[in-house]
Amino acid sequence: MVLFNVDGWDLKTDNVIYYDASSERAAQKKKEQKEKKKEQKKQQNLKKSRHEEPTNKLANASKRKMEEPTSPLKENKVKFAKLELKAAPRTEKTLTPLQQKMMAKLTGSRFRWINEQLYTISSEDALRLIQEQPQLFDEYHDGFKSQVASWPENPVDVFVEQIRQRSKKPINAPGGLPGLPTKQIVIADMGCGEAQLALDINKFFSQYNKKSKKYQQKSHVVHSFDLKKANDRITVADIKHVPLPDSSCSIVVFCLALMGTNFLDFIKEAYRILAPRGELWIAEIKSRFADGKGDEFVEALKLLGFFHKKTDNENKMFTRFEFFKPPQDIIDERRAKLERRHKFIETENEKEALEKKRLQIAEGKWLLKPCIYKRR
Ligand SMILES: C[S@@+](CC[C@H](N)C(=O)[O-])C[C@H]1O[C@@H](n2cnc3c(N)ncnc32)[C@H](O)[C@@H]1O
Repeated sequence: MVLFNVDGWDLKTDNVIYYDASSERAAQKKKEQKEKKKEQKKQQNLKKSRHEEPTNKLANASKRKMEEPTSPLKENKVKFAKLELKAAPRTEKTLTPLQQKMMAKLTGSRFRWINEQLYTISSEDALRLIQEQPQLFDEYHDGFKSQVASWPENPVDVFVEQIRQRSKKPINAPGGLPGLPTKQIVIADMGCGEAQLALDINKFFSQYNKKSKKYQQKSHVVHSFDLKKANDRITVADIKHVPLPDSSCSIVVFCLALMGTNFLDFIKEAYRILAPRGELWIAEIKSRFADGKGDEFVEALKLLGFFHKKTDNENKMFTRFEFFKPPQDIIDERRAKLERRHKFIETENEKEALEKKRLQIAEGKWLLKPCIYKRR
């Protein structure tokens, strides 16, 4: 018998669903859970996008920088105005392996970005950048340390070994370390990073003097300069101008520290603070030399008054150079020789040409290329 037969309605099923209170509750609960999950996901996305914001800023800043025209001096000011990157918070929370991987990537790209900035801005801008955002210095050095750890040799260790070997001979003797007329060894470590060189040299001389007879003991001091006072050994200074008197050092070291676009100003400062016969020690990443060998670099330093002692190309990653500041009698002798060969004017012209070229294009763009670390 047809119970309901309404015109226009045709119920073609035998399965009638009756009202069931428990299934109604279950459906309601399911709906609530779904909404809760949706809300949680929304919150997570919000958090994630907040966290990623500096990376995007960073990527955009880098992109903008690449697109910039490369006009000199004025360009640095423009660039500096764009360095808005805020230091990333250092979170020590426990992270999942995926989060750790992402964090390592982010840290790596921040390191490469800061590194690139330091090689492509002037030393004044670099000092300003680190003074305004000191955290960038720590982030840079975390990345730098992990780069150096992957190299066969740390150049700082090579310099310490030089001190160790040459201290076997008397100060100022052939093959011995250069000292001031008082026989004190005074070292300036320019762009010292965390001043590892001073730490190692102090330790070495303290042990050396303990083992040596009184007349063999050596007096030394290490001045360490960088953009941030990361520890008590460091004095904050732009190495274009350090707070030391003229002729007050016997060794000046630049260990991978010729970073600013105006790095020849650092070399001039080394000349000012070195005593006659004082030595200039430099280590630089091989890939920075436009000519692959560093000959052009050596010639430029000779034009600034240094005499070249040696180039050590043995290391795979960096080249090491030794120069010295000639005393006045050698400068006079050299000048007389050049004049005899009618070459004095020629050399003066070369010096002028170097200064002219620097004014047009900063030396950080042609004499030494920026050191760009690859993504690992
Ligand atoms: C590649 S790190 C090398 C650090 C250290 N010499 C070493 O080998 O471990 C270069 C250092 O030079 C510093 N630096 C760059 N430009 C500088 C400037 N104008 N004045 C002072 N330090 C500078 C950087 O802050 C950085 O610590």
